[in-house]
Amino acid sequence: MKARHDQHFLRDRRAIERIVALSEVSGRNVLEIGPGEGVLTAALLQAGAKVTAIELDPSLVEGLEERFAGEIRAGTFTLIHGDAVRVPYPAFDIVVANLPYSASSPITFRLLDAGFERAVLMYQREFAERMAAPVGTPECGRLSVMVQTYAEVKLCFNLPPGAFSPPPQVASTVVRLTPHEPPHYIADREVYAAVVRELFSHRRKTVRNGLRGGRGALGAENVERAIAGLPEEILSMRPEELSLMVFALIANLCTASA
Ligand SMILES: C[S@@+](CC[C@H](N)C(=O)[O-])C[C@H]1O[C@@H](n2cnc3c(N)ncnc32)[C@H](O)[C@@H]1O
Repeated sequence: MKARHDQHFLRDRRAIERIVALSEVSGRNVLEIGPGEGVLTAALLQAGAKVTAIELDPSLVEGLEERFAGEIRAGTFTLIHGDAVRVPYPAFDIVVANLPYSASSPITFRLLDAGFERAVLMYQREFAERMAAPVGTPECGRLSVMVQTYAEVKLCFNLPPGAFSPPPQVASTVVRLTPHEPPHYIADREVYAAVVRELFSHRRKTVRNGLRGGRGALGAENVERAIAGLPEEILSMRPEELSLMVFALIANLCTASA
């Protein structure tokens, strides 16, 4: 049975230590998403982080307020009761989370928008592998392209279901994301995101047909200008065959004043 709110609590002490070591949090502002019973929170505070956490479940919020009453008073821990897909994020340097797997995708996109110095995040293993799939291969998708445009993705280590209580039905992977500047000039990041989204929402279609299918979101005039500016070789490719450079080229052609 699927756990309510993806509640699988990490029980593997060694994994908690490894996550904290990878995060390098001493003296930094850390955002934690889904603190649950606070096992990772306690380790982050112990390592000298100032933590703000967002938790959805009111009964867990109550437990956290009791467990960390001293840290809340001291100002080293702030708890936000809310949905990490919707609430505004506080200012933070580093994000660390054992994520609710059903919300991994929207939370990852929001974190990329918010910007961070480093992210150490636990995902369902298949999701992490998709994120790291080389762009230009059949395994890549919108997630791989968007994450790899803005960050270096490192798969750090895997954990079996038995590392959690109750155990999830899937294996997990801890990923470290280190932001970098996009490798190719992007005139407008919103247009870039829209082009990647539109092309992958029709992933069996060629670039020509995918762009035409995305006229509503991208603007018919922008689409026709891009199609006129692209060589046939690119127009007849599918999104999974494109490089980051070609995604940037298409997006820049779709950008009205680029
Ligand atoms: C996989 S558990 C991790 C709990 C804890 N960090 C740990 O490692 O033991 C995911 C946590 O995220 C919380 N959660 C689920 N959906 C959420 C959302 N949309 N926003 C914030 N927290 C959420 C759950 O209540 C749960 O505490």
